Amino acid sequence: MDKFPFSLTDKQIEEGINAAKQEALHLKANKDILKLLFNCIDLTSLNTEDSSDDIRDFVEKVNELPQHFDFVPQVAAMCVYPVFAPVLKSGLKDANIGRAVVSAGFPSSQTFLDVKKMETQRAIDFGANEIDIVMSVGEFMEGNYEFVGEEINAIKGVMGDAHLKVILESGTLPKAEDVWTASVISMEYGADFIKTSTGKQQPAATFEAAYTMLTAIKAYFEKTGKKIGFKPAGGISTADDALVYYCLVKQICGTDWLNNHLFRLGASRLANHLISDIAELENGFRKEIKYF
Ligand SMILES: O=C[C@H](O)COP(=O)(O)O
Repeated sequence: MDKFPFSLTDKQIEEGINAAKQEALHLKANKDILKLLFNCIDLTSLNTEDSSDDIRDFVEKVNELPQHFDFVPQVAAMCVYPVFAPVLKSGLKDANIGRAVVSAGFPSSQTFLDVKKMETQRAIDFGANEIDIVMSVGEFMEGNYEFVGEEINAIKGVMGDAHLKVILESGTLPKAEDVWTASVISMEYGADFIKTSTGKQQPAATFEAAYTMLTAIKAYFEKTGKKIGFKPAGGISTADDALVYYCLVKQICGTDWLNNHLFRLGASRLANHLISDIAELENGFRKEIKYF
């Protein structure tokens, strides 16, 4: 951790967030930015009651999105439970849409490493090309950083070229310094993205965690030249919130990060709101669209 000393203050975080909120207010009517946000969505369904048929219907909606709403781009990825990896693989017509699955004992991560690896391997074999895992939060809080990192690295080791997103479950971490340390460990041991939350625990994504994680991503880039992506997830349902994350990414990491290779929004409800917002800006009147 010596290479990446934590030096953020609460004041810095608060001021950065306030600046992002101010800027976000001016971007609400910018349909190009709302479209970019839509293109950064990891469209998520992580319900206990999801079935293959549900996910097939969900995939079909994504396939048919351009016919229904030609004014929005495609989402970045779909994100589902691992058992539905084959449904994404066989159903998604656009190969550019990521096939993301949560894995490795999601959402608690409380299982054996060989099970985590096997689950991940199986999901990849069945067509997933993005894997979202939760770091072992309990071990992290005990200070067992090497254990946490090596687990991430071992899972990454079975993934081939697939992208790894490591979820910090930032709402469970008491201090900004913990969020920083978890970010650095995840990046050092193989994360392609760091992600705030599972969406299964409160608080989920927060601007405070985002500020710290993005600052860690920037510090990591300055030291190593590697660009790690950022994914806030959990509880993000409005353009207003998504825009604040967009502004934080821009403010801290810069415009290079403002695309779906380095910025994702994990969300189950945001897409409908953004479609409605963009339609309003296109047509001049408001209609709530519930497509997904
Ligand atoms: O990874 C994505 C989250 O689970 C989505 O959470 P959400 O349902 O609150 O949008």
